[in-house]
Amino acid sequence: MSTRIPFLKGHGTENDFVIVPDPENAVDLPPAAVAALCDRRAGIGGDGLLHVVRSAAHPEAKGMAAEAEWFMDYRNGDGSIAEMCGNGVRVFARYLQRAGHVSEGDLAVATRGGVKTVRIAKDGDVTVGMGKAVLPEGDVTVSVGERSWPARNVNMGNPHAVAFVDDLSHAGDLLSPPPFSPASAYPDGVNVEFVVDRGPGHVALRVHERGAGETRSCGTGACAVAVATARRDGADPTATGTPATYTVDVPGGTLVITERPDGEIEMTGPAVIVAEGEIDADWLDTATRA
Ligand SMILES: N[C@H](CCC[C@H](N)C(=O)O)C(=O)O
Repeated sequence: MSTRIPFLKGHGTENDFVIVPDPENAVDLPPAAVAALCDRRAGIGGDGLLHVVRSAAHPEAKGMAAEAEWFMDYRNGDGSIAEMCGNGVRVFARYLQRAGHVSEGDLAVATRGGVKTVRIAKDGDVTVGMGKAVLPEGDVTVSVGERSWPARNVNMGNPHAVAFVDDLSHAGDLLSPPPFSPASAYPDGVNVEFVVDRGPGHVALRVHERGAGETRSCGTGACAVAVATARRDGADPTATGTPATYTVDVPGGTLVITERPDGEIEMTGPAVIVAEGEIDADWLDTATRA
């Protein structure tokens, strides 16, 4: 009988992930294997994959092992690697709680974007300390069809271009990455968010994610949108000394983002484990070589 590899399926505001628990980093997951697992027809299906590894067992996380026992080895659904995934960290924490590795309360998670603090609340929501945004200088333009918009360049460990639009339908079908200029702005690609206002401290977005396409939610994207909106509204907490909180409606639900005067950003939202099962290792080997 073929070797079986355990997996779970989970989501945060319908940004969904294949979760592969692998404490000793023994499962080989090259990009083709990740893409096969995330394939929504021939595989399990997911916007991305959360490889759950002890930090001490992964060369990219060894240096964080003293601070965070677990490393979120995040991969996009196309197999590419991204520095950070905000919805993913919440689902990762929910898995650790379900597996009995952590209980309610605070924990630290190692990521390629550094160690993130996570708080699992009794009411089920999960809050992540997302760190500080970096806002590189330089004008960026995003286009869809005949329309173009100036976009705010925000880095949350991963790159984002935030465009404020009159109607979310103006983002079009988002079946391909929206063109941006200058091309040099994002040499490794970018996540593009389109934003409309819903009221004071309340916005809604659609997103085309690098390495995944249009998703129902993007945690780092919601943070980038909150940061860009605060600057647009003259409510930059690092200038006003007053925290700025935005409710961000995403197609898959709602996230609440607070940026503090010191620039630290917290994101709160749900995290759900949907199912668990086993991957057939022979299938994965064949799919990886296809
Ligand atoms: N596609 C993103 C990574 C996942 C981000 C998103 N799923 C989130 O919740 O932050 C990138 O390549 O930077």
